[in-house]
Amino acid sequence: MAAQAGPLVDLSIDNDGIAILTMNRPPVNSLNLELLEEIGKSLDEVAKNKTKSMILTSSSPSVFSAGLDIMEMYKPDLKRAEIFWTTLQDVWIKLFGSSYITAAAINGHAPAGGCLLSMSCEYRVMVEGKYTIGLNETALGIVAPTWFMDTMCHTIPIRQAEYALTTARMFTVDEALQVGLIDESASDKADAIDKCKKFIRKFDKIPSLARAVTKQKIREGPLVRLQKNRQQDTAEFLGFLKNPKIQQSLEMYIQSLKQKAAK
Ligand SMILES: CCCC/C=C/CC(=O)SCCNC(=O)CCNC(=O)[C@H](O)C(C)(C)COP(=O)(O)OP(=O)(O)OC[C@H]1O[C@@H](n2cnc3c(N)ncnc32)[C@H](O)[C@@H]1OP(=O)(O)O
Repeated sequence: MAAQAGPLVDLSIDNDGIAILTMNRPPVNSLNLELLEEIGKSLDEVAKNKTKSMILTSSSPSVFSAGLDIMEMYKPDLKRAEIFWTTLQDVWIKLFGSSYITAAAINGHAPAGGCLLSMSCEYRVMVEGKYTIGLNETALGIVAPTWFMDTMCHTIPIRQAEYALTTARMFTVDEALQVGLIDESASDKADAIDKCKKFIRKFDKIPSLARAVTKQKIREGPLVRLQKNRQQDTAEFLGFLKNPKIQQSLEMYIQSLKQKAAK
């Protein structure tokens, strides 16, 4: 993968006071430890500045995020892998449990961890095109953690979530719209951001404390479940990584990605 030039995320505040958090790890915004740390810091920044809302997007022309960086899981240094996983848990807790309004302008593919980040927001607008979104972990021979599943069950009906998770279903934009995995489609990134802003403006007349507490209460179940089981969740992740069959599946998947990229 190409070396990183420039910051891994850009955090700007627009004239309406809305924070725009742009992931910037070419070529595909795969979530490695460093990118996750920067996303986490930006989420802290948004919370600290009491910004009323945030839009999550990507600087790539065709990929929102390719999900977890597979190289963090393939034959890893286990100490780093542990820090990687707890940082991912932190990012999810901060984003899913945030009190400010969140929306995702999904300007490209959003598999696995990319889908998770967008589902952790309150509203999703995806750019039309040959892009797909979903939790495809089973196709890699791995099992999505419970909190990934909880986040999907919080977004689409549980029957649809079970079917999508077990079959590693990647939804087209139209299919995602139909099942409610995204809320709107958009013609391009600017349109997606405009539509996210329109969603955010719906709260102009809603008292912000009542909105925030309602959001946090409705999201409490999945959050408490992870918070109570963080150590066990991390131990399970490290256990997966130590399993030779999982490592073999990851190796085959990496090969298939490399072959596809070389074509
Ligand atoms: C064990 C407990 C559970 C753990 C949970 C895991 C959740 C996850 O997030 S696992 C990651 C799942 N992600 C994927 O399956 C996505 C794989 N990537 C793709 O499908 C495609 O790359 C794309 C649709 C996102 C974009 O396609 P595009 O044609 O634009 O780019 P490519 O030519 O495929 O890729 C360019 C370059 O990037 C490398 N790469 C792609 N995805 C990843 C990734 N997730 N991690 C690391 N590297 C990735 C790809 O190999 C290419 O690299 P080279 O240029 O070096 O060949």
